[in-house]
Amino acid sequence: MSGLSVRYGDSIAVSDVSLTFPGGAVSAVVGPNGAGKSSLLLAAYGSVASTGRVTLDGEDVSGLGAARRSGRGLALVPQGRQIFPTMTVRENIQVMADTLGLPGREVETALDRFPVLRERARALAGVLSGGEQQMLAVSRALMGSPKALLLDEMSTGLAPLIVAELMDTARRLADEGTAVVVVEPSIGAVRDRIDRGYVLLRGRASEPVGGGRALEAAYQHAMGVTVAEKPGEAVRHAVSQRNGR
Ligand SMILES: Nc1ncnc2c1ncn2[C@@H]1O[C@H](COP(=O)(O)OP(=O)(O)OP(=O)(O)O)[C@@H](O)[C@H]1O
Repeated sequence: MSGLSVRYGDSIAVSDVSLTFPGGAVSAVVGPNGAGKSSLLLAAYGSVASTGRVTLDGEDVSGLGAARRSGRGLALVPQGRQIFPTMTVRENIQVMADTLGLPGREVETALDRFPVLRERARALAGVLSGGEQQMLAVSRALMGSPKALLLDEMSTGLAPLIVAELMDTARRLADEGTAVVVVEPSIGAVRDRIDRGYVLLRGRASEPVGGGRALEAAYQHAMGVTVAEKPGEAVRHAVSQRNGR
């Protein structure tokens, strides 16, 4: 995306942001609540209005709506997952297959992506655990083999083992050439599993940073906690800031 901006009335949520998410890599965008992360992803996906340019695998998709971007190979798992709670796991997947015009075998492939989905194929999606719902949302987003997968706050509220399983899937997809983008308010859960990323603060993005640890340091620096190598000092600094000293 280049020169991407999102406005809501008079307020600017994303300001002239240019980011690249290469195929074959797991990239991250980290930033605190309200930094503009969801707005950025929704703009990339075409479901909120934006200015600037979005290019997917060399094709300018800026003029296309979300459905057509999805047809070109862009997939988004939105914050909150947006599964259909009163439909079964299989029906949630079937709906996506119907929307994309995919054959029935793709439904079976999606159910097999995570063992728990096959086991719970006839359960209502609304009774699944948070982790199972996230797996359903990811599996559904992967139908049609997207070129780029955007995951908005995937790890929120999930146990570390579940996040690890989801990140294993992200890694496998990247190894197959997909551009995977994880967007998180806190880097801890994904730090050791990402290749590169950006810090987003008040709608503005950093330069690209290579590796999870370097991104964590850049994020801490940007947030005013300066000494990533000296956790004791960083904690004292953070506590004194919180106490207003
Ligand atoms: N539909 C909307 N109308 C007006 N303002 C909005 C809308 N959506 C988001 N905003 C504002 O835009 C800014 C960025 O919000 P956004 O949700 O993109 O941030 P975020 O980094 O994803 O935050 P969080 O981690 O809390 O989800 C915030 O100030 C928010 O209040």
